[in-house]
Amino acid sequence: MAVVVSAPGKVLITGGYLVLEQPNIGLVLSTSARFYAIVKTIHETLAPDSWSWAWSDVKVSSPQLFKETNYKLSLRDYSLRNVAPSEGGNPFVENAVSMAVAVAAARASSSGAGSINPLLLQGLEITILGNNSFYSFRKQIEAQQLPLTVETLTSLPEFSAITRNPTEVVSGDTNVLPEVAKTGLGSSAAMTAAVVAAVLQYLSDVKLPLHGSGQTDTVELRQHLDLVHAVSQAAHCAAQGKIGSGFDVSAAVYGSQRYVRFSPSVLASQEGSSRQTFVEKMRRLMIEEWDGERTPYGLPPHLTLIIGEPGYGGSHTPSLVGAVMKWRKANLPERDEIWNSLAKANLRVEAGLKLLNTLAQSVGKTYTTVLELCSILPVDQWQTIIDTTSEGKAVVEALLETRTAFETVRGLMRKMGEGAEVPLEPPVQTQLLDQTMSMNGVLFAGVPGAGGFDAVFAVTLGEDARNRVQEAWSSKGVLSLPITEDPQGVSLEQEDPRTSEVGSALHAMSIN
Ligand SMILES: Nc1ncnc2c1ncn2[C@@H]1O[C@H](COP(=O)(O)OP(=O)(O)O)[C@@H](O)[C@H]1O
Ligand SMILES: C[C@@](O)(CCOP(=O)(O)OP(=O)(O)O)CC(=O)O
Repeated sequence: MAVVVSAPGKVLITGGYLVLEQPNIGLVLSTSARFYAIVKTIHETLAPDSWSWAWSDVKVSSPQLFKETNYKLSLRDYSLRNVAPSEGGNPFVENAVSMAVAVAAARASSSGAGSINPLLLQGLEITILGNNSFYSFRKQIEAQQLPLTVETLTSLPEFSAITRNPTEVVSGDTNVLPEVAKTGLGSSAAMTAAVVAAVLQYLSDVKLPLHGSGQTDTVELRQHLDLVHAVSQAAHCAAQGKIGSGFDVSAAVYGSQRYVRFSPSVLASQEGSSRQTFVEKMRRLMIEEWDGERTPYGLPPHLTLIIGEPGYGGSHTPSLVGAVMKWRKANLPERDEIWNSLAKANLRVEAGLKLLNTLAQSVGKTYTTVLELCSILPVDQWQTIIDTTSEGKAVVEALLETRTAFETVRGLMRKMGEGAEVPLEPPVQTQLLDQTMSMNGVLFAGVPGAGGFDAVFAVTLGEDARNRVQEAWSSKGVLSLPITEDPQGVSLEQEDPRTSEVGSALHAMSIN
């Protein structure tokens, strides 16, 4: 029986850079763009002497990259050996598999469930699929002279083949692998979390929630997600060779949230030269105390997320982070002032959205009516719709406060970018965002995460306003992605997502 698991991509709507330092917050939304990992056995039957074998088979397939990698997995220390190393592997998947297998083995032995080796000896076949929205299809669309619209994107077959970007270099990689053209939704984090969770679900007693089931939060579920998070975060850091803030992995595991980072020291025991074996390190990881904070935090009802790919080629996040952190480290009072004001403005955005959520619960009908009315009016007329009730007034004020706080965030990010001499909100993006924010029904719009030339996003008052933004962006060559917020993190899926997409691989080849 195959195990199918999915994990979402993310959009950091506020908190870029500041979230690298505790206790600053990041507001991260998980999206309906998901990575899937499908795990099944390779050998249905085993030779009678298989119990004495020291290695089992692992096959990793990435159909979108036309890539299949075969490994041998050591049953002694759970290391993976690439059978054809010259063809290169995928460090995110390799770390995810080794670590998840070692953790499953440790869990099975400590719970008395018995060895997982018989299951491992049947081999692991892992298929990885990423939703199209993780990748840019702009070049193919332009080459085929198709309209740059969401309809064109939705007409592409699911899990289309990915274009490699021949000019980009994977930072720190001496093999200079070509990178894929991506949209910035955090493919490595979603992929790592999906693989870790699928392997743990397949080999151990970890039970993930079913996608869309609305399963309630239980202590057991939380413990299982915490384990998936710890292993995914360790695997992601090991593959990247650095410890970032971790909001992307956290969103891939737990979904939309208010995030405060963990201390890098949590992962110190995983690093290099210590004399612990890999299995000992994994045992240590399982009992590590994570000191970050995470609160589920979706968009309030009727607020809708839209993400666009403006086609400016994207930015290199590590270079932006390097420049901003260098600027920050000088500890000059005027810089501290910008940094601290940004932290406050981020909290104001959070508080505004939280208040809207509360009002949606407490005065639901008024909340919906006010949003509907505001969605067709320019912002400077929102106040005019206030009826005599204080409830309606509270909703309008919360909307305006959230918008103003977000404008403050944008202004301070631009200031920080000027200081650090990096384009966090370059003028072309400013123009696009200002135009978007001046449209009826747009609450706010920004450049997510690290900023730069990557994607843009907007939060609108309902679907109609979202559609209007989509049309306006399309007329400017900004490609809206056919995705929205999906607050659920890593989950079990009922079936292989390709089952309803017969022939998608053939189509996938035709667009490239
Ligand atoms: N569909 C896929 N199958 C296998 N590997 C993939 C797939 N999509 C992306 N990857 C790999 O995921 C990694 C993306 O990592 P990275 O460049 O850090 O992107 P991101 O910023 O989106 O996390 C790359 O190694 C890339 O080759
Ligand atoms: C700067 C940051 O705080 C946010 C970067 O967010 P992005 O969403 O831009 O990330 P990438 O997908 O890696 O480009 C760095 C961090 O928190 O690790």
